[in-house]
Amino acid sequence: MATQSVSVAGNFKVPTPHNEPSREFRPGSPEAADVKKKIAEVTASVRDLPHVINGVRSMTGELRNVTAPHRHSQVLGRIPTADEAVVQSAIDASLAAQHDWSRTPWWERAAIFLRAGNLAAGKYRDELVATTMLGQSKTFHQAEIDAASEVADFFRYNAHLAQQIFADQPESLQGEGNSLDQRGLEGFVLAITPFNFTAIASNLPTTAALMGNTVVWKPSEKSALSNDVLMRMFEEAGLPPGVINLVHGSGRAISDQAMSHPDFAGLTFTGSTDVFRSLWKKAGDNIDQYRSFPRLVGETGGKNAVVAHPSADPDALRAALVRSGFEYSGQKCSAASRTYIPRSIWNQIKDELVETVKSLRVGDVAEHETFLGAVIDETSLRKIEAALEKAKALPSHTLLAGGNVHAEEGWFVEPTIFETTDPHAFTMSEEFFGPLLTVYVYEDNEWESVLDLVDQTSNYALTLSIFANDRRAVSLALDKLRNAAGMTYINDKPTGALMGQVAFGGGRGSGTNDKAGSRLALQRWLSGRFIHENFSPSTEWRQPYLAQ
Ligand SMILES: NC(=O)c1ccc[n+]([C@@H]2O[C@H](COP(=O)([O-])OP(=O)(O)OC[C@H]3O[C@@H](n4cnc5c(N)ncnc54)[C@H](O)[C@@H]3O)[C@@H](O)[C@H]2O)c1
Ligand SMILES: N[C@@H](CCC=O)C(=O)O
Repeated sequence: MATQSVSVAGNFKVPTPHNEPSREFRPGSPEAADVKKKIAEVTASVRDLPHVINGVRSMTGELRNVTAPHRHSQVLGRIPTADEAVVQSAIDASLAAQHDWSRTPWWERAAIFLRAGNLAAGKYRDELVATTMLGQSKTFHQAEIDAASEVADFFRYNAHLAQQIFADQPESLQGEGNSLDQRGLEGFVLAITPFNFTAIASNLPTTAALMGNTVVWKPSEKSALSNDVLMRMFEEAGLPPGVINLVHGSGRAISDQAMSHPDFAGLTFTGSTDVFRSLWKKAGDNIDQYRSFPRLVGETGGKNAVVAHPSADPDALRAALVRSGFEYSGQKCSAASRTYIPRSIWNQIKDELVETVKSLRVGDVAEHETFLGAVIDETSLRKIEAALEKAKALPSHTLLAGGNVHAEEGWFVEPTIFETTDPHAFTMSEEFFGPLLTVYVYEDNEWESVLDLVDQTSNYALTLSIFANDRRAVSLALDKLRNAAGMTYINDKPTGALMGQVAFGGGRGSGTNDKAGSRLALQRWLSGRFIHENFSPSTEWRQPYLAQ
């Protein structure tokens, strides 16, 4: 019989969280020197990035190289490819750990993740930043806001939110006791994470675990270097073996096996819309086999619009377009990739916007002048290249900046701007996940109809920016674009969601909108049981009006 965890300590009050400040990384700063030193240390060897199942590391399966996107000849590590036996052992380990973990008091689970938050902000900070720069081609700043600040934020805010959820108890009348037992799901949760944010890779498996679930975690092979650091950090924080089991390999094969298991209890996925659709279908196909109806949570793609009104501040608009369109080479799901600008404003900003974008330095992320690193791999580069060539050939498109790729040393794509006269062109509706921004210029008196265009051109509904100083224009846009985005920014760029301020998630083709970093996201991993106790049970069986 499994032993039950016992908490001898009392419940504690989780500290009020604050966003972890990001370091600036000015040239010559101590933090830049520390991270450069860590980069040198990481690149001095080829790391083994193993499966971690029930706390045991293994390199079982065919090995594949992990390389730096901005220097693809540089091998950083090797990952194994799980076969059926490896996946089965990860499922078995999750199921075996479930009894004790689900009975571990929530504050003890939270204490582990609060400790992980401090490790991310302290001991592991430089290694997380360095491996995210190397493996995912992020600049100092982009790596810091993701792998240090946001990783720490997720742990601290999630623990705080969990406390609120577990404090929520029903009313009890005199003589009765009612309570809500917030259980983890019965079975295991499959977490499939994307390459582009170390923070998302950290958040998905640990959110489910914090709420009492055990997890099979399949990270992206493209972020394996930093994700290996996360796994070591979870363990050092005190996560028991078997609670999160990391398996490398084919997402299709791992999900085929995990999602046909009777104890598959839920999927937490972030990645592209097509992959999530295929996973949803897989769950549907297997529905008769499951013990319970699984929870399916997916945050997916975006085609994020910046729409400006004639009253907008041109300088603020230009800055927002440069940052949200081209930081991290447009590989944030929230990146701006289509913009609608009135002719009067376009005439003011066009030249400077184009010159600024042409001047953005593309290259090695460890050089301070670099604004964009490489895109993640050759598949991504070729997909973007095909889109660039297709757009160049369209009479409706004028190339204003960039337009080329360079694959000799790294997977580099020039930051690119097209101007189009066709608001329905593929460049205004499809996600490319690269540094490609398309501008549609409208006449100043067409604000209302341009809002309809923004709403109807793409099936995604993730982030959106409205630039306007005229309040009635803002109100109209908020109303007409109510379902066009899960996060709407006014006079700000559409990237940069922060825990505690803007929780992240979109609707329509952008996902189930369960808002990572909110109570909603945590609650998806709970299954409630109400318990009612009568302290003085009645001995009368007759209807009240007949009873004496
Ligand atoms: N909405 C959000 O919060 C959010 C956040 C980050 C990224 N994204 C989206 O993620 C995408 C970019 O990330 P990506 O390239 O890692 O996405 P992806 O869909 O290619 O991969 C995501 C994960 O799914 C796995 N995978 C790939 N094919 C699979 C299959 N057939 N079956 C099961 N698993 C499979 C991958 O190995 C990876 O672990 C973009 O579309 C972006 O918009 C969305
Ligand atoms: N947290 C990110 C988006 C995550 C998706 O890639 C942002 O808002 O910039």
